[in-house]
Amino acid sequence: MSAEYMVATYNLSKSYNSVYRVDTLNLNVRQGEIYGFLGPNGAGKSTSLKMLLGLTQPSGGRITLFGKELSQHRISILSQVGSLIESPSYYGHLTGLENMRVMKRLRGVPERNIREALGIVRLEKHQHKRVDQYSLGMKQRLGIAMALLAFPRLLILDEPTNGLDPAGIGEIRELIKSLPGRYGITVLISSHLLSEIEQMATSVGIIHEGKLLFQGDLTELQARGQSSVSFTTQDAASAESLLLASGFQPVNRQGRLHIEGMQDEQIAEANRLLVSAGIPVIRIEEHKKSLEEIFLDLTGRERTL
Ligand SMILES: Nc1ncnc2c1ncn2[C@@H]1O[C@H](COP(=O)(O)OP(=O)(O)OP(=O)(O)O)[C@@H](O)[C@H]1O
Repeated sequence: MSAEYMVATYNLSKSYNSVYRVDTLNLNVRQGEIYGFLGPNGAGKSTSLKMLLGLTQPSGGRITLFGKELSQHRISILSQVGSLIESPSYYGHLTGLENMRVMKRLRGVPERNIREALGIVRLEKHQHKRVDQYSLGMKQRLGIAMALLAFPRLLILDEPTNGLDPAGIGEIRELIKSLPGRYGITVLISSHLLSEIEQMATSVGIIHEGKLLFQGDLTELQARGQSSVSFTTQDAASAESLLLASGFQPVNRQGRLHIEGMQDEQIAEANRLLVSAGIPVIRIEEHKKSLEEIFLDLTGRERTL
């Protein structure tokens, strides 16, 4: 039924003290995607991802991974999932390589996986250094290497670039982008930054106050943003009353009258009305919303997004 999806949730919900922090979520992640799970702080991203990993019990709804019910096939499913949730766990007094060996024994994978995973995150040169001497970015990359160690079918990353500088963010972005093509790994990654997701995701899900507000690709989202048309006239006040009286809904912004979602005929009609009332029209302009504005509209103008 859901075999086409690597991850599918059905009305997935989680409440704490009877407040729903994840509310009837229906996520669909297809094979080979980089799915960006986007939302402001506190939107419910971590809680959702923890449920996918069996770390938190849902209050309602179901989860399938690889088309199988998580509640019934937990062990076999989770052996094919790699994850990095919150900060990576490691032994600071051990080297990067030693940490990888600990993980290798836990995961029961061959030694060569260590070399390969350290190569992907470009940590080979630092593998003999103690992890408590790593920079934040190196620790984060080690966390990703650990998550990759068993070369999972699905990689779940919760805000993996939090706290990194732009160069570190760029590096992680490039390595994540290479995973579906090179290793066939599907990636589900959360972030509160549109700019980050925009540059790597093939699909996005936008969550706000526990609810999924949009799911699809970015071009679809862009198409959703209604453009507005503005009229600049020599008499904004009279133009506004005339347009209002004719059934338009202009918004006066610094003397320019903006009207949303207008068809071509309506633009011509508004123009004709103004001109025939003796109000000279100086300029008619179209304003397309940027992706950023569309996100801000969706999430109630949260500053973090
Ligand atoms: N164990 C818990 N008990 C009570 N409330 C919780 C618990 N875990 C999370 N919450 C609440 O659920 C909401 C969603 O938190 P969550 O960590 O999932 O958000 P998020 O989108 O990952 O945001 P952030 O990026 O800030 O972590 C928040 O209001 C948080 O306070």
